[in-house]
Amino acid sequence: MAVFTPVNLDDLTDWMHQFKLGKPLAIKGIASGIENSNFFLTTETGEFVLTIFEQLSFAQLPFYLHLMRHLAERGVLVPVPIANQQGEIIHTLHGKPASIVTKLEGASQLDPRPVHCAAVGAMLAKMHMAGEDFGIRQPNLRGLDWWQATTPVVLPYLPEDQQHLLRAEIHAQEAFAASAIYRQLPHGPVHADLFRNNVMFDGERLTGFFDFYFAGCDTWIFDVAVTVNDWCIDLETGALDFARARAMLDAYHAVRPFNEAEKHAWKPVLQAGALRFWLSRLYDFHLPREAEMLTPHDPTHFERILRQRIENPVPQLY
Ligand SMILES: Nc1ncnc2c1ncn2[C@@H]1O[C@H](COP(=O)(O)OP(=O)(O)O)[C@@H](O)[C@H]1O
Ligand SMILES: N[C@@H](CCOP(=O)(O)O)C(=O)O
Repeated sequence: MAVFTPVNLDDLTDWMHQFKLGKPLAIKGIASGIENSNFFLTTETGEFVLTIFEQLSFAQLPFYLHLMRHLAERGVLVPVPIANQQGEIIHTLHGKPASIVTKLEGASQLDPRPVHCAAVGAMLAKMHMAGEDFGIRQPNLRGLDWWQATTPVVLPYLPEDQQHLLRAEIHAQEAFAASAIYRQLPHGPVHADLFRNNVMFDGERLTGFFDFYFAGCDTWIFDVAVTVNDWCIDLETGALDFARARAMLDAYHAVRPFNEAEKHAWKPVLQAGALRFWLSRLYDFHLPREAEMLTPHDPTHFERILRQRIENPVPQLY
C-alpha cells in the first residue's frame, strides 16, 4: 500500500474545473509506488494517472515534467503531462505538488525476451536524441558526487570484503570520470532508472517509459548500462544474457550509433550502473527513511551484478 495522501471524487469535483478533461468519474489508488501517491483517474474524456508528490518539491518538478512533455512532443512514448487552462503542468492538491499525465496502455514485462529488449533499446536511443535540445539542465542527483557522499555513510555497516569492493570501485570510477575517454562521452537528459517495472508493453509493443523522477543529465551510455543491467541479466546470478543484451544494443545502435569513446567506456560504465544501485539499496537498507512502508530492495543483487561486470567479459557495443 503506498497511497500516502488519500484523494476521493469529492476532492476533485471543483479541482478538475481547471482542466478540459470533463467530469471525474472514478479514482483508484495505485498500490505499487514507493515515492508518491498515485491514482488511476477516469474522467469523461479518458484515463489518466494523478500523482501527488510526497518527496519532490515544486521547485524540483519542472525538470521532470517539462522533460516528459518535451519528449512526448518529439514522438518518444512517455506519459504526457496535462496542462490546465493556464497552460501549467505542475498543480497543487491537498497543499502538495501534483500532476495529471496520460495513462499508458499495457503492463510491465517482467520476463523480457530479446524482442522486448530491442524495443527498449530503440526507444531509449530515440529518447536520448530527442532530449538533446531540452532547455533545463539538472545533474543526475544519483551520480558520482552522491556515490562519494554516500560511500562513507554505508561503509561502517559492511563486512570487510564488501568494504574492499566498494572502496575499490569508487576509486576506479573516480579515475574513469577524470579520463579523456569520459570527456568524449555524449551526454544529456537520461532516465537513469529504466528498469523492467518502469516500461509498459502491450504484448510485444512498447507503449511507454514512465517514472522519470530519477532523471537528470548524465552520459547516455550510463543510461544504456543501467537498462542493460536490469533487462538483460539472469536475475538469480546477475550474469549478462548475451542474446538480450545484443538485441538491446543493436537496436539502440541502429537509431543512434555508439561512438568510439562509448565503446571503450562500456565496461567501466556497466560497473558504474551496478555501483549506483548497490549504493542506493545499501543506503535504504541500513538507513531506512522514517515511516518507510515497504521492504527495502535487496542490496546483494547489485553487489552480485557489480562483481559479475568486473570479473567477466561484456558484449561489445557493435
Ligand atoms: N502513466 C502511467 N500509465 C500507466 N500506469 C502508470 C503510469 N504511471 C504510473 N503507473 C502505475 O503506477 C505504478 C507506480 O508508479 P511509479 O511511478 O513507479 O511510482 P513511484 O515513483 O511512487 O515508485 C506503476 O508501477 C504503474 O503500474
Ligand atoms: N529501481 C531502483 C529503485 C527505484 O524504484 P522505482 O520503483 O521508483 O523505479 C532499484 O531497483 O533499486
